Amino acid sequence: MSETVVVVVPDADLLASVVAARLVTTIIDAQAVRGRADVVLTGGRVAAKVLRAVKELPAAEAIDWSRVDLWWGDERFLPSGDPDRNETQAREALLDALPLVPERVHAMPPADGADGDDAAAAAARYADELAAGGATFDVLMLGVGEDGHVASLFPGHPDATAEGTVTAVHDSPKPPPTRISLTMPAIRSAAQVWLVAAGPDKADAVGAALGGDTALPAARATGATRTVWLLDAAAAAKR
Ligand SMILES: O=C(O)[C@H](O)[C@@H](O)[C@H](O)[C@H](O)COP(=O)(O)O
Repeated sequence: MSETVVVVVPDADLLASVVAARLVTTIIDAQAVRGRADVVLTGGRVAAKVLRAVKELPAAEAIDWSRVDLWWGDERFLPSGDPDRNETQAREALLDALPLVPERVHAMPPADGADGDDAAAAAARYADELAAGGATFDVLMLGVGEDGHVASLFPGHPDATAEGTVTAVHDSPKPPPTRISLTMPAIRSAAQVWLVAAGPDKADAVGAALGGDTALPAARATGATRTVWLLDAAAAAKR
């Protein structure tokens, strides 16, 4: 039976610290239970803030980073190293400072990779990598868009209902227009899904999703065992 928990903290800085602390202990717990941890990262401003907060936490030194697999919930389909790629931002915020095993950092393909600018082929390649990696996601983090999107699954968009595990997204309402995203079934396969949102611009979407408006991908993004909404007071104002 899956449970939903809503955690509200006063402001965005505290939110980042709280999510970072939960992430560190969740990774340590997963390694104790399974010998490894599979973590799904997200993009956006809150995500980068969380990763920077992990860097500041002494408890993060208790993690065996060589037994952590990192995956992404979505990616902006841009050339390798582009500053707007979620991968680039995560590397700058935290990953470059960690003793990770490069093969266990599963970035989604860039637009200048083996499939060139063919986003569908790149999505299929990531689906293969996911299947080969034998991952069961311990925790999957998501930012929440003002329109209620999560990852690159946008409300009312045809790609938001894709099946399988990974999909190419075209004509995204949030730039850039071409993206790669985990599908909703893949998101829902995670043991824990954490939806992280800060600021007044998120209040309507958070309120509607928590109210059960399943037209919003954020309302359907639940974890197999636990769904945790991690909000600052401004984002929680209309729930
Ligand atoms: O690639 C992206 O842009 C995302 O992964 C997207 O789903 C993001 O997480 C939300 O739009 C929230 O972003 P903010 O935290 O910047 O508002």
